[in-house]
Amino acid sequence: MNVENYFRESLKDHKLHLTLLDPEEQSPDKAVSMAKEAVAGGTDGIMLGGSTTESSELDATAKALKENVDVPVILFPGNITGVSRYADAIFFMSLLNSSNPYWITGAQALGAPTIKKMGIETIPMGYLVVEPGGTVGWVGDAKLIPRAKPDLAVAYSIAAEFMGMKLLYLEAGSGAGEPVPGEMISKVKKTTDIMVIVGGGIRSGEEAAQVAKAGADIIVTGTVVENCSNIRSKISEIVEGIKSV
Ligand SMILES: CC(C)=CCC/C(C)=C/CC/C(C)=C/CC/C(C)=C/COP(=O)(O)OP(=O)(O)O
Ligand SMILES: O=P(O)(O)OC[C@@H](O)CO
Ligand SMILES: [Mg+2]
Repeated sequence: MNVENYFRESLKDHKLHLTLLDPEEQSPDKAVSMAKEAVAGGTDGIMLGGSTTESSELDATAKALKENVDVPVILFPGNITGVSRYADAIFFMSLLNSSNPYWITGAQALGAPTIKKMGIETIPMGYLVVEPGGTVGWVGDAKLIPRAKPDLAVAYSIAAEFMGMKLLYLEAGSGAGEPVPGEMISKVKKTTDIMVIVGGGIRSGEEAAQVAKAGADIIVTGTVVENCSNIRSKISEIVEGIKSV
């Protein structure tokens, strides 16, 4: 099935959890064993990406995951190097609040011909970086959305919807001290019909539940898996949090 439809169909029943793996952080075999644990814990898909990705590493990891794991593998590109033919889909993302046109339409134009040849599914996504923003905010020249200004996020979200984007990703930055504020998520969700993904700084079932309760449709965790001795139980804690709301 097409990944966007898989999201839509699943959302009729439950909110989704995606596990972010960085292909640079471990071998393809290790990524497969981590992903299998995450699936056993209840994750609904694997996102693959990092702020500095090398294409051959990405290919090897995407291929291994696709052959060995039963949930969709979705690319989360940090640049034009974040593209691989072995994934099920790519978040075709534009960093809407960047001050550098490269991250809004430049990387997209440079990557598009290759992606078209590969024939993988593209999911148009608005990417909004909220304070503190982490590496992504710095690399992406983001004019960070202040945590206390949910209306700015709402304005970008309405614009994303009007531009035809199917998903809006509210990003606090990998490893952020706190997730995106609940008030921001709920205002965005109330004002738009777009599917809302939230990530950055979510480490516990309780935090995941708060983000889900605020209205996030899809909740992403990355760092928590990198630093965890029992991936299955951590992911199942987070998934239970999400499903408890
Ligand atoms: C559509 C195409 C081909 C490219 C889009 C390129 C864009 C818009 C990128 C946005 C800016 C950016 C640098 C995003 C990175 C997103 C990402 C993969 C984050 C994961 O980052 P980590 O590597 O986990 O960060 P740390 O190094 O801080 O852990
Ligand atoms: O690593 P964490 O903090 O879980 O963040 C996930 C994702 O939103 C980063 O792009
Ligand atoms: Mg990382």
